Amino acid sequence: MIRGYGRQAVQAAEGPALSAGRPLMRWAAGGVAAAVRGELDGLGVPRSKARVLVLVGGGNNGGDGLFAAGLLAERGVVVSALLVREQVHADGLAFARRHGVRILVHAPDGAPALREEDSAGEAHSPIPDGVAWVREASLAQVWVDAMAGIGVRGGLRGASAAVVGVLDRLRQGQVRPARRVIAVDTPSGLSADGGVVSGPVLRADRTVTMGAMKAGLLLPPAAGLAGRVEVLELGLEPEFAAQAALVERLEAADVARLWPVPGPGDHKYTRGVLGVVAGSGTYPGAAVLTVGAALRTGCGMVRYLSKDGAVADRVLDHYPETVTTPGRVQALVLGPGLSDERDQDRVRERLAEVDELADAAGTPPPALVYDAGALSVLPQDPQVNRRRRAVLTPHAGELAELLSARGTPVDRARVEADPARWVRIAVEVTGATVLLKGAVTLIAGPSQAFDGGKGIRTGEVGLLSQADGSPWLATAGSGDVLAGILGALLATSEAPVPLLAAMAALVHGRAAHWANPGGPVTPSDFVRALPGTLAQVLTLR
Ligand SMILES: NC(=O)C1=CN([C@@H]2O[C@H](COP(=O)(O)OP(=O)(O)OC[C@H]3O[C@@H](n4cnc5c(N)ncnc54)[C@H](OP(=O)(O)O)[C@@H]3O)[C@@H](O)[C@H]2O)[C@H](O)CC1
Ligand SMILES: [K+]
Repeated sequence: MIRGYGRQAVQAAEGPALSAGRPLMRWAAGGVAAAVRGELDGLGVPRSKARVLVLVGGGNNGGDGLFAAGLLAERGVVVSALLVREQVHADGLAFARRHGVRILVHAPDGAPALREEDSAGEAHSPIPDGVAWVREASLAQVWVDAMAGIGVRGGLRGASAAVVGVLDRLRQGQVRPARRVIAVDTPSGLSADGGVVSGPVLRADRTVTMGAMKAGLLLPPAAGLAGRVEVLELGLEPEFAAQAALVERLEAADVARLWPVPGPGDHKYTRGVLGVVAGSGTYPGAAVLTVGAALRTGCGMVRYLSKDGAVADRVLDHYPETVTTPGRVQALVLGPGLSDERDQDRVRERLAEVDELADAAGTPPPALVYDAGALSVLPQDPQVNRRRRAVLTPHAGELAELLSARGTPVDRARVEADPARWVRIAVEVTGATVLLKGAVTLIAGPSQAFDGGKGIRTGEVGLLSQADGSPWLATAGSGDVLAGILGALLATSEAPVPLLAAMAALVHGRAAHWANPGGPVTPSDFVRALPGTLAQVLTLR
């Protein structure tokens, strides 16, 4: 389980250690220097030819960068430090100078013109705009972004923003076999508290974040600018454990421990029965994908309940184990491949039938997955949806449509600019758990502390972020598969719905990856890959 923390929690966790004199900054700098050396090695750059540019801000983030610069210079790397503030971390600057780091001082008027310091630290007259530092940037194989970390306020502005603009142009313009950008703690300009991007950001290939994961690095769209994120342990785990996280991310080992694995006493009914109302004359394949995904995720039985004989035949051709007679279900998937008014009436009819059966048997109404065409038949009353375990699986456009239809006007672009905000609003408006599909899938739900045993404490936050897929997953039918996986889990497990939704998202992404690592994949491929993927995940129990 990865927990993402905001600025306040980080400062609260770091405070006592800093007061106790623990050299956190030195440790942080050591981690950054090691990451830079790793990138140089990865690029095959010999020490003798290695050049690094460190962008240094006026706070402790810049301090991390300056100490890292000194550590690299000590090991023979040619390091320049571009100070984007007149005042920088004094000890860090002294350390960097002492180890031969070349200091480039930013002109006070904020333009990217610079003054070059001589060895005595005396600043020369301003050198022509864009010469020394841009030349150094063009020669360096690694740029280290230490302009701002969790102390940033709002979007990057002033000299830092100007430097990002120049580097972006340099990056685009210059054909260079390889250059890597390493962000210190966070890419400068990103907030630790959220995923909104409100100014220029130097996209990183790798982020070394200190002490614990920052929430902003788990939340889109910011998460897309951080590259590969690694947490540099600073020995603060107990301090962070006492802090409230803003977002959580399940890992495969968590899914393994939470997965409803059948026991010797189980039979098809105790393993959970899932009903599927999906597929139509227009999109019969959606039914096949959803049923197939549910069967291969491993529930006790799948009832295909759409009374469309032709589609039912197609499903049975692929999955003869599908049951097509009505009967009680513990969960129901509504909507994949349904698109028009007639379909929506059929959803309402099927839903009424399964509720009646549950009522007659005195059992709770089935949990519900509302996908695609069924989103518009979600009951208006949030209390109704809150009472039954309901989860919606929209993409950003469907979420915008759903909220606008319920009196909260918003468009797709605004949802995509701050998805964490809008997925939470959707939970308030609908009363259901909401899984918002995207490159990073967000799940928000009624926060409900859950102890899954085996050390899994989750749910208090009410927001989960899963990034297990790849762009290859963005293909027609992918959502049908996810709905099937999620439905099977809801039919089989009593764990909180947000957790099951995050588990489904993780398995969905991993199955797509394992179906064809790094290459194109069809939803049918990843349906086939589900059993193997699950078996592989379950080895982590
Ligand atoms: N405390 C420690 O020993 C450790 C801290 N870690 C590192 O420190 C940072 C947090 O450092 P902090 O000094 O609180 O703030 P930052 O350095 O992150 O940011 C302040 C600088 O950023 C500039 N700033 C702020 N907002 C903007 C903006 N919108 N645009 C441009 N620049 C901005 C600010 O400039 P001002 O002019 O506003 O003063 C400062 O220059 C943390 O992230 C870690 O990297 C260690 O990792 C652990 C030990
Ligand atoms: K930074």
